[in-house]
Amino acid sequence: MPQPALSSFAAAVTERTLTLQTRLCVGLDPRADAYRDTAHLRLHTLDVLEAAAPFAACVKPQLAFFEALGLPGFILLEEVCALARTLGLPVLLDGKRGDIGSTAEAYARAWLGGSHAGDALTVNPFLGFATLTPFVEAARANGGGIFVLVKTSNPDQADVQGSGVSERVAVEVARLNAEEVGAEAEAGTYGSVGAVVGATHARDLATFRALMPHALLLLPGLGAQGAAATDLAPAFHAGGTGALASASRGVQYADGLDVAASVAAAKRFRDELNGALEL
Ligand SMILES: O=C(O)c1cc(=O)[nH]c(=O)n1[C@@H]1O[C@H](COP(=O)(O)O)[C@@H](O)[C@H]1O
Repeated sequence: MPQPALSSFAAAVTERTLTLQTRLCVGLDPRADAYRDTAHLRLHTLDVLEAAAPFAACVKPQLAFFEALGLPGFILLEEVCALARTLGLPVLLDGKRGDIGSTAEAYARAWLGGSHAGDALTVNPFLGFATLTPFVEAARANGGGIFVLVKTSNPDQADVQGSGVSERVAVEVARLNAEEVGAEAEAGTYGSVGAVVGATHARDLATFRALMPHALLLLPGLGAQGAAATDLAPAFHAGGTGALASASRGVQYADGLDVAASVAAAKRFRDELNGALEL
């Protein structure tokens, strides 16, 4: 099968970014202890998704929160994906999957090509670059995307992501994208392989942007983890494409379970990001 020159996940996100002028990824981390029961959690999660969608370039359900609910969680995840598609929102599943090759193949089938498939998936390169191959192949074959953990938002990341490790992962991400888009591609052309770089590492954003010219960058940590939209401009290309700043708790639980507050928070993050880019 011929490889798409431009990942359709990246193309869909970029098109939505430009059409709606939003660089915000809305995270859904529905915590069971915030609700009376699973029915309440389900309604609120779907309400937040629908209400915040006009301000979002994509939605990022974190699989752990759905898995923790058991079978009803998997059913809700299907509903979230279906509603997102109805709303025109690309779905980025945050699973941070990674394993030896044969198991990575099963993860890739499950989340990038099987019945629960999202449009894109976060993946963990800790087991070695070759173990990313099944994810890359599934993303390319299905017009999806993967986001490789390059430098995570949490302070403890330095234990294993220090000493140039993140930079080595970034170089591999760039290599995979060059293989796909070609060495001559203009900046602003994005391949299937994105990268996770914490929004909390504002001083490193320019470096990672330059190392991975054809990667969409996912920047988690906006809001609850202390990252500010005003610091994120170096992650974007001219015209304001190439990155998605992500907020989960800061949108879903902006003020308890008040959905209007979630909408206001999403709008504020969108506006702050655009303001930082002087758009
Ligand atoms: O891949 C992610 O989304 C992610 C990467 C990272 O480096 N840090 C990080 O917090 N996340 C996820 O982002 C969500 C937390 O976002 P906040 O609630 O906005 O802090 C959780 O689902 C995390 O798993």
